[in-house]
Amino acid sequence: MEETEQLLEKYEPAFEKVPECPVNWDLSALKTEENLKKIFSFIDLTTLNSTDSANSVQDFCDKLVSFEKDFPDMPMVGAVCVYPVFASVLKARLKNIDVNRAVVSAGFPSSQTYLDLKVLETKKALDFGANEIDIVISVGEFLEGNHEFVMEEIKRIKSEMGDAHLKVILETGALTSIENIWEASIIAMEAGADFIKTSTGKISPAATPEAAWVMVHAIKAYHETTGKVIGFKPAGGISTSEDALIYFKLVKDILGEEWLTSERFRIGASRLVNNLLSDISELQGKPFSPYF
Ligand SMILES: O=C[C@H](O)COP(=O)(O)O
Repeated sequence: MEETEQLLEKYEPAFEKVPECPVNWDLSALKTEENLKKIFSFIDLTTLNSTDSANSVQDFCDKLVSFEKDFPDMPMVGAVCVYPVFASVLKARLKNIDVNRAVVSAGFPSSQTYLDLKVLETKKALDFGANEIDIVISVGEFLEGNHEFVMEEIKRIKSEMGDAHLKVILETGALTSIENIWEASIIAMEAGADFIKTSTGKISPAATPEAAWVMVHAIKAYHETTGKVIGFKPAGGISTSEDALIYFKLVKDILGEEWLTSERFRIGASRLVNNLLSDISELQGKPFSPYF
C-alpha cells in the first residue's frame, strides 16, 4: 500500500468520530471589542486582483503603515497577501512595521503548471522578500485519487523554503465531499504545511463553516497523533464580523484558546478590515468612516 493510503487509513477512525457541523451559530456573546481586535490581528489582508500593479500594491502597503499611526490602539494585521511579482514591494514598503509578507505562489490559483516552475516561483518570491507562501494543491490530481502526487509536490516545494511558512490551500469548494476535505487536510499537514487554508477566493463556494469544521477537526487529530501544531486559515468571501466570528468560535471551541493567535489562526480577506473597524468603533461609541 502506498504511503499516503496508509496515512489516510491511520486517520480514518478519527474522521468517523467527527461530529455533525452545527447549522446555527450563537455569536451574540462573542461580539466584543476584545474579540474583534483579535480577529483584526489574524487577518491576512489580501489584494489578488488582475488589476494590481506595483503602484497599487505600494499604496496598499503605505495605507497599512499610516494605519499604525492613525489607530494606535489597534493591533496590526497578521500579514499582507499579494501576487508573487509584488514580493519586493512588500519588503520595501513594510520594512518599518511588524507584519508578515505573504505571497501566493506555485501557479495560484489553479495550480496547473510544472512543478519546477512552482518551485522557481516560490524561491523567487522568497528571494524578493516574502516570508510566507500560500500554494494550492493539485485539485484535479487529488480528485483522481493521485494522493501520492499531491503529497510529493507539497513536500518538494516546502523543501526549498527554509524557515518560511507554508500555507496549503485545499480549495474546499471543489473537493465535493467532507471526506475529501479531511483527506486533503491530512495529506497537506503530513507533507509539511504550517497552515491549511480553505480556499483561493477565486471559485465559489469559498470558505464555509462546514469545510472549516472538518479541517479544524483534522488539525486536532493530527496534533493529538503527532504533537505538531498546524495553523488554520479560512479565506474567501469572509467580509463581516459575523462571518469571521463563526471561524473564531469554531477554532476556539475545537482547538482551544491556545489557537487564538496569529501564529496558528489567520483569516484571508480583502473586505473584512473596514467592517471590523466599523463594528469596533460602534462598540466604542465612536464615529467611523471607511479607512482601507
Ligand atoms: O486568500 C484570500 C482570498 O483570496 C480573499 O478572498 P476575498 O477577496 O473574498 O476576501
